[in-house]
Amino acid sequence: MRKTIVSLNNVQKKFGDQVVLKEANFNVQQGEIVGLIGPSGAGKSTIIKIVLGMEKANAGKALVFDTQMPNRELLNNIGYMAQADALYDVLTGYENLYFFAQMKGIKKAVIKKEIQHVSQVVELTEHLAKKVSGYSGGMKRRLSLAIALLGEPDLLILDEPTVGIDPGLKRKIWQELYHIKEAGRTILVTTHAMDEAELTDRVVLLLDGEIIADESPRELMKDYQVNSVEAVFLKAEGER
Ligand SMILES: Nc1ncnc2c1ncn2[C@@H]1O[C@H](COP(=O)(O)OP(=O)(O)OP(=O)(O)O)[C@@H](O)[C@H]1O
Repeated sequence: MRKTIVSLNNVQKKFGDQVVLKEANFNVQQGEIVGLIGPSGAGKSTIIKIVLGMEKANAGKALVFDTQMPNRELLNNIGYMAQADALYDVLTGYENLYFFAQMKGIKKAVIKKEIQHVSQVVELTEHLAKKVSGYSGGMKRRLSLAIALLGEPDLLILDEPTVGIDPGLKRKIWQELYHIKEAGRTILVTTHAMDEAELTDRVVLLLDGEIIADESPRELMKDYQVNSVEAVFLKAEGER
């Protein structure tokens, strides 16, 4: 049986009086790409932050590798790309990658090779010597993704990784995500791009703080009797 890498059990979250998550339950198994989708404000980032231990649930619990986060040691084995870029503007792209590689405890002997690989995936190799203050928004997203990929973590948590990224490069990034999956590593990704949701193994659809579907894109389309995840999304919203 495959290992459960992420599990959410009856997770509830309120901000003041606002109930953001009513009772969220889902698992991510080893080697899966799971897409967390839902309209803006549905609670996707909140789920991710609870999984990572950056926000505390009001009830229920979230486990990663069977452990409650935050856990410093486990963080080294999780590649997290947040929605807002957290980069050092005064440093170059290369210096940012080097800094985060060191933070993750990647051995000095392999840091250069790792940086080379992740920079190629996001097509930033030629821009590594530039200061990040001179990067465009899309370049910053790509650098953040490259940082998340460093060190071949067993779990990748990517919050809107391809916003502002051109279609050609998007495809290349998805090819890399498939390589990662084939290597038995696991990915939890949030997205607004419905064409991307169709590339995942399983879609967790979040609406008004509730998970209203958790199945493969194909099953989801069959259940809703439509032929795209976008149409599922629109139909589900219309039915509320
Ligand atoms: N720290 C916070 N304090 C108060 N309210 C918050 C906080 N973080 C999130 N919220 C609220 O919780 C709700 C869910 O936010 P969240 O960022 O999880 O949504 P999302 O699905 O990721 O949205 P988007 O797709 O726009 O990123 C929103 O109404 C947001 O305003």
